[in-house]
Amino acid sequence: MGYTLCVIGCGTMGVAILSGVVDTLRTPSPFPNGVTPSSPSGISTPVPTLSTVSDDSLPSRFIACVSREDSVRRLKRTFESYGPIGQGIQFVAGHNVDSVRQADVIILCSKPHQAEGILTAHGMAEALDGKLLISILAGVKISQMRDWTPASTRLIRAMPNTPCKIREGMTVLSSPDAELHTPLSVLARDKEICTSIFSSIGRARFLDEKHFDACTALSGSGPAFACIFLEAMADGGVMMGLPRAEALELAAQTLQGAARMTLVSGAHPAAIKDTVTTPGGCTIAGVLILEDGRVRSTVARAIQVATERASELGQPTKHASHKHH
Ligand SMILES: NC(=O)C1=CN([C@@H]2O[C@H](COP(=O)(O)OP(=O)(O)OC[C@H]3O[C@@H](n4cnc5c(N)ncnc54)[C@H](OP(=O)(O)O)[C@@H]3O)[C@@H](O)[C@H]2O)C=CC1
Ligand SMILES: O=C(O)[C@@H]1CCC=N1
Repeated sequence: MGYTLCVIGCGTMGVAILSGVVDTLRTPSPFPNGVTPSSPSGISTPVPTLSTVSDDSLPSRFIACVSREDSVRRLKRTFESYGPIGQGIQFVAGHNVDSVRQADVIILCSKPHQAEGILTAHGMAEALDGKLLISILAGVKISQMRDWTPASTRLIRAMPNTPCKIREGMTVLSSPDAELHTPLSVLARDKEICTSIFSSIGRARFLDEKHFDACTALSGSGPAFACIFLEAMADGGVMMGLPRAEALELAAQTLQGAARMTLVSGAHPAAIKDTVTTPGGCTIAGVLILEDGRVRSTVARAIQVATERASELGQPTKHASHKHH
């Protein structure tokens, strides 16, 4: 049972996805932190559980491709602690075509500007024939991927984030509107495979591709934005004399708790804020300072600007000056 998954480009995100999926296969609890989600009013899609997907929707064999032998050695060390499944991953450098040939499903996790070269390499079209290719590249559209792949290759675009590594990821998925040559049952199966992979390592939902740049900024880049807030809260605690480690623990658990109140019980953030702000108390004093600092528009504008930047990634003309970043 199962199929072979090939990850092309096993850096930060390739590792996050692979380690999350391998961890799922080792410990198949869909809720590793013991939280069982309900169906909150404000959030329309409940987390799909593993019991809702068939056993063969998750891979049973893994190949991971990188460009340098050094990375192969580093990855082998990283996955050494992941038990027999992690130790069974085939790590290879410089053999993308051979690896894709052996795979059924491919996840492309290279840098956006590397995609065209990888997908149009000699022999790749034949290796990709009839397979499912999932791209997580920021800014690269399905129509571009279509130009670089044979018509028989089924394409799905994904935008995951780094918390996939601890199975707390958020992944947005999009499939092309219509694929004339592909039977509906095959497209449905492809969606099931994607849902299985990404819901096993967090939440996953399908959205129209037109939203992808905004999703890239909000949930793709979001862990970085959230961590700046997290660090700043801890700094405040340190300023007031708390030891650094405890300040970080308090800040992280508080952010997680507040986020989960929205996600798990459907509480609106404004309602949560209102219940905390005792009239005349200390919370409202702090809230007013945040408002004086225009924290809301600053955060929202960060998402706006990151969205605009995401739309430039993987686009040859606009991206040229950043090509080697
Ligand atoms: N970082 C994030 O939080 C997120 C990133 N993304 C997207 O994921 C993609 C990867 O980002 P990230 O993981 O941060 O990048 P990394 O630089 O960490 O990883 C890129 C990987 O690609 C490998 N690679 C480079 N060239 C080739 C090649 N020709 N063939 C095979 N492998 C190759 C590199 O190998 P080597 O190690 O040998 O150099 C490296 O392992 C990007 O497109 C980004 O837009 C999406 C969501 C979130
Ligand atoms: O910063 C980036 O371009 C990538 C995409 C989303 C998160 N990291």
